[in-house]
Amino acid sequence: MKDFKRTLITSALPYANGPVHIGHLAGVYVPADIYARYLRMQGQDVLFIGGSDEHGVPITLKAKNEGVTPQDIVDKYHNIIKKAFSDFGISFDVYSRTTSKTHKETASEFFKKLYEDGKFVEKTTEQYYDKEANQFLADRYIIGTCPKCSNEKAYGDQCESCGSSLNATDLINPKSVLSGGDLELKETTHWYLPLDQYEPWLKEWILEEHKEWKPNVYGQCKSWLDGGLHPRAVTRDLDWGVPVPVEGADGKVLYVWFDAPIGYISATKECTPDWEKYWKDEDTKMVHFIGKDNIVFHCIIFPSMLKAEGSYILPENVPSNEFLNLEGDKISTSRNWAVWLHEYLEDFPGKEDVLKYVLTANAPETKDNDFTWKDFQARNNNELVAVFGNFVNRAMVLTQKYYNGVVPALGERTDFDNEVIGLMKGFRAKIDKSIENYRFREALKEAMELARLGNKYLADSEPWKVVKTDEKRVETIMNICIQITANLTIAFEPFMPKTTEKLRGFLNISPLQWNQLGDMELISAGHVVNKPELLFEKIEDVAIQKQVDKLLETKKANEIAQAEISPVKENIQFDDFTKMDIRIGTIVEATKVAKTKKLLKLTVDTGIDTRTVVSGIAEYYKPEDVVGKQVSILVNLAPKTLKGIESQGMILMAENADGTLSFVSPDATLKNGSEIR
Ligand SMILES: Nc1ncnc2c1ncn2[C@@H]1O[C@H](COP(=O)(O)OP(=O)(O)OP(=O)(O)O)[C@@H](O)[C@H]1O
Ligand SMILES: [Zn+2]
Repeated sequence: MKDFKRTLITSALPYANGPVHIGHLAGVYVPADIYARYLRMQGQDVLFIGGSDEHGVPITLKAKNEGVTPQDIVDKYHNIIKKAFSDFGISFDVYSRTTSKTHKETASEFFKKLYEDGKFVEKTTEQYYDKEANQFLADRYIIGTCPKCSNEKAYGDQCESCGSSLNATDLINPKSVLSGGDLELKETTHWYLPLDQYEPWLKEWILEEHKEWKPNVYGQCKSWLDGGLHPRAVTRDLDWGVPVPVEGADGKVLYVWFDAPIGYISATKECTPDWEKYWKDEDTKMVHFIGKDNIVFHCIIFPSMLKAEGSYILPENVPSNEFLNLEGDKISTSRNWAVWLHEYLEDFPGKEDVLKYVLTANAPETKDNDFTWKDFQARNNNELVAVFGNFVNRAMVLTQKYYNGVVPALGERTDFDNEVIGLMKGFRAKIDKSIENYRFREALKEAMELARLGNKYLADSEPWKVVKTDEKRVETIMNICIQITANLTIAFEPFMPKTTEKLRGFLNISPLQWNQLGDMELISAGHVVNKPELLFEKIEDVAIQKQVDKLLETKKANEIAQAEISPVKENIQFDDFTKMDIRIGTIVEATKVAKTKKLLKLTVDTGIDTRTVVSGIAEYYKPEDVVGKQVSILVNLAPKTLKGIESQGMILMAENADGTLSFVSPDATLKNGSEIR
């Protein structure tokens, strides 16, 4: 393996049309952060780049729907996203945005260079135009049926159902998202990156020279390359984006996927005047952290852009993750099916590291994975509290109890001590190997094994028993426990930096270096440690139930929003309607009908009489809640006996899409017997 002098870590630019959720963290930002922290702890030269992606059609559409400007939208979400990352301790060296001045200049210059070097193909083609909205329909401005999988909601640039990349003119039954009106085809000129010309080179570079890339990444690249590449338009007829810096290109901007990855370069420029060292020196190792929907852009399109430009290095690796789902369903911003980071922090303040731990332990590294609240609770209670926290707490408390916090000396060691010390020395190589191969779950599992070993050492050595007979022996046991605890501050630092900071506070030590991991003389005898608090706390069932209930509510709201409205019934005459005698009445008494789930026996004052009605509403209304309520009642319905009770009429109920029932009541109190007509 090549020895690099420095590492440039980029993480996908989150799209600024919504806040960030657990899928973002698990897929991209937590692994990138672990990698950055791990390298920094070794004293390596690292830059970790992030920023918001603020161009593109979804943002203009959202702005239009909300009656604000695109700039308003991106300002709002950029700040929410930036804060969430900072709260979660994602240690970017810079977190920028693609509406920055530096970015506009950088993207513009990049395009110009390719344009002047003749790297683009200029083509005039017919594209869909919305006469009513007076604009061309690019990307998400147009939807239609996917020619490959028949999904009726495919976009002009992509089908989210089958993952195909499309041209708007490929869509069957295309419709404008803006007006729904007629479309016409109109000529327009754009610039294309001729990816087909890069195909032989890409095949060599990826398929031959980067066989070590993760199978999911390599496999996706291979399937794109096997399918054959085509020229791809890198400009659009839109007014939100980086203007195309070519004469006569008024009203045209760079395609968002052309400008977004250049955002990594602009952000680096904002971070250091030495930016070229990170982007143009072969001794720099560039690594892109992304989720699987971004693979083609980072492995095929952006490298082709960099290659065309000529002076940039290419990524050494693109460790893309697959997707994290939530309780069995795809995470979705538009359906509000997500655990939002800012909301998590409201409900679990101070527990950033718990979430990061769970998301890493369960990361979608090789396949899509599911986040469930039960698993979150179990990992917190059974792993963080019962193993890591328990060991640290016992080690710290016993050191206080026996020695007032003064670390005792290491005396004569038993075979068991030597065995444990030997195992401790072995951890670093294993964790190194996992992290260097982007296997962060495995690395975290190893770190946890270290805590398990501590727990086992303490449980098997039983200092609380030995102390009665052999005080010297206990000094050695406790010294070893303190050394293991100090090692935990190193092993967990890349994964749970807030926790390790707290732990260093207990131990009263400064941050240690990665290469000290395995050292069993980190803390000298005589050093005074502090009184500990609890490192983790148990998460109770009620807290989990609250989250599950919140998701159930979202699910219900989505079902209602998506429910189909039943079609209108056949026409009737007014006479048909007047046959029904519907009155306002007041419920004066209500009791549950014995041995039934659904039925209430109601006594209703109809103004005409007081009568009994049996109504199937018991699942939605309690008897005591309906007494006194004015309702609509059909009074001339032929009586019917239900469960031995004669029901004289019917209370009108409206049924919501989720099946819940609601009375049809007047909005002012009326005289009982008033007619509905
Ligand atoms: N559920 C998820 N699991 C793993 N990675 C994800 C998930 N959601 C988003 N990502 C990754 O996070 C990065 C930033 O995502 P981005 O903001 O572009 O969202 P997106 O994928 O377009 O989602 P959305 O449709 O919600 O906007 C991308 O690399 C994306 O692949
Ligand atoms: Zn499709």
